[in-house]
Amino acid sequence: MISAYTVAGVLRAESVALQRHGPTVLMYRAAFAVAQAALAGLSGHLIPGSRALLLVGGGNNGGDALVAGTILRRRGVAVTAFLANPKQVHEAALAQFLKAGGRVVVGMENTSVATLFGRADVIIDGLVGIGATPPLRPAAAALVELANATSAYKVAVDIPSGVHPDTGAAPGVSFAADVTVTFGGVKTGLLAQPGELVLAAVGMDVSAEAVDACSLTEIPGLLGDPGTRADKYSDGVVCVVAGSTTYPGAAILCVGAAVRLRPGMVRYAGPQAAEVVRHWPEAVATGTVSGAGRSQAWVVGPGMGTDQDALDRLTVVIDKPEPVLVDADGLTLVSRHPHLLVSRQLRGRTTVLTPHEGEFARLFPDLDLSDRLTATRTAALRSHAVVVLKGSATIISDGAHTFVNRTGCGWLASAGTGDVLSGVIGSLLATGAPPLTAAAAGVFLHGLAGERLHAAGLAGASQLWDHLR
Ligand SMILES: NC(=O)C1=CN([C@@H]2O[C@H](COP(=O)(O)OP(=O)(O)OC[C@H]3O[C@@H](n4cnc5c(N)ncnc54)[C@H](OP(=O)(O)O)[C@@H]3O)[C@@H](O)[C@H]2O)[C@@H](O)CC1
Ligand SMILES: [K+]
Repeated sequence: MISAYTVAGVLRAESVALQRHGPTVLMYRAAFAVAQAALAGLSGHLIPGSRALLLVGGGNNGGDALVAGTILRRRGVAVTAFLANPKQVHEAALAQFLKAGGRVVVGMENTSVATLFGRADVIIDGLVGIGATPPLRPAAAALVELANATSAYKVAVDIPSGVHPDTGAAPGVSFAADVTVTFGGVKTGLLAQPGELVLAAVGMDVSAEAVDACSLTEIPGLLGDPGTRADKYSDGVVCVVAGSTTYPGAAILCVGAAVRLRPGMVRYAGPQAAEVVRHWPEAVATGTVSGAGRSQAWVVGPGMGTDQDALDRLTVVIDKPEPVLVDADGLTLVSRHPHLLVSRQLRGRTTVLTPHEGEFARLFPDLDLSDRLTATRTAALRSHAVVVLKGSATIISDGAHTFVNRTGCGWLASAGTGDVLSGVIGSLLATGAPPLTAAAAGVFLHGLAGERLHAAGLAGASQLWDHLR
């Protein structure tokens, strides 16, 4: 997890830094980091003789691009700046750029525009930064579309133009950055973007402005040290209520994740008790929820089906005073019987919901998923639950604090990985950890396990177990 900041927070820190260092120094530092990223993207090309294209807007973001172009020019790169708004351009940066031998192009009617974009080895997007709100105006949008159609290495200055810096929403076209070089602090809207992210400090102190932070250092504490464990109950017992005749695998995956992550004690309650014990002899399994002993956390839903029997089991679990994680079929049932969640809310009980986008849309049909950060935050506020919106960048929120996870890889979007995630978070919840921490750390670990598995050339949810600890 990384700390992220809203534009308002960055601007507060920026005004302090501007007083101390002055605007030219900040812009030069920002531009230097952009030029470095562009040069890294050009590796494999002969630097002198390679071509860079700058998309330059009328604000400081365009100024950054021009200064970065000046630095590249001095390294021997052929640099052309496309001025999106020639009447409004950072004058000092443009003067330097021209002095260094940079070339300027104005206007789309120019016949060589297609050639210009087609030949560029690297394109630097300085159309708009944190001073603008998407959607992009038509002239800027057209330039972004041209850029996106090329195979050039794409570097975004501060934020990909067209992406909302706070929310990550992109209501129109947005620059498809290979790397975004962002200044001072990572903007919250960047966390959910694809592509690499580089943070350039530029000399401002954003520490007082952090809205979200979680790090790997919190995780060993959650996992506990078996050497100091008093007995099998002492770091909490999780009970998994999952699986059905149709989906026995969900029970095995979910229990397996918990057994492998924190093996103190894992219970199972449901129709797959015999199967679960066959796979995990260390699990304590029973056929009914009422037959399960005391647990410090519950996971309910994966593969349990949506029939009356599943609803009955869910209803019993929902009534438990301990933290409950609801996933998959459990979420579908909750969307059909919303009172179940309300009764937990009213009693102030801890709930974690882990929907993918389809389940989220069923639970919160009026929330707009094109802005996933805001949707997750709002859902958490409304449901008084920790909401984990799964996706390529999973978002975790309790309404007050929001995390975005960046570990993981594409194939984690495969069958069964969600069941593993539920088992991971459930077993962390059983430690008594704050539910937001348990959820954020669980998502982080699950993603990391996916990365390790992928690096080992393997795939498949059941293989994730071996890479969890
Ligand atoms: N934070 C830091 O430490 C540092 C910040 N720095 C940099 O400053 C940047 C912020 O610069 P900024 O405030 O000048 O605004 P910026 O993002 O360039 O946008 C304004 C321009 O966009 C235009 N425009 C507006 N809406 C639009 C739309 N929908 N579609 C199209 N165009 C639109 C608007 O036009 P206007 O509305 O004026 O007609 C104006 O021309 C920041 O992101 C970072 O790169 C670094 O230099 C130093 C360290
Ligand atoms: K930009």
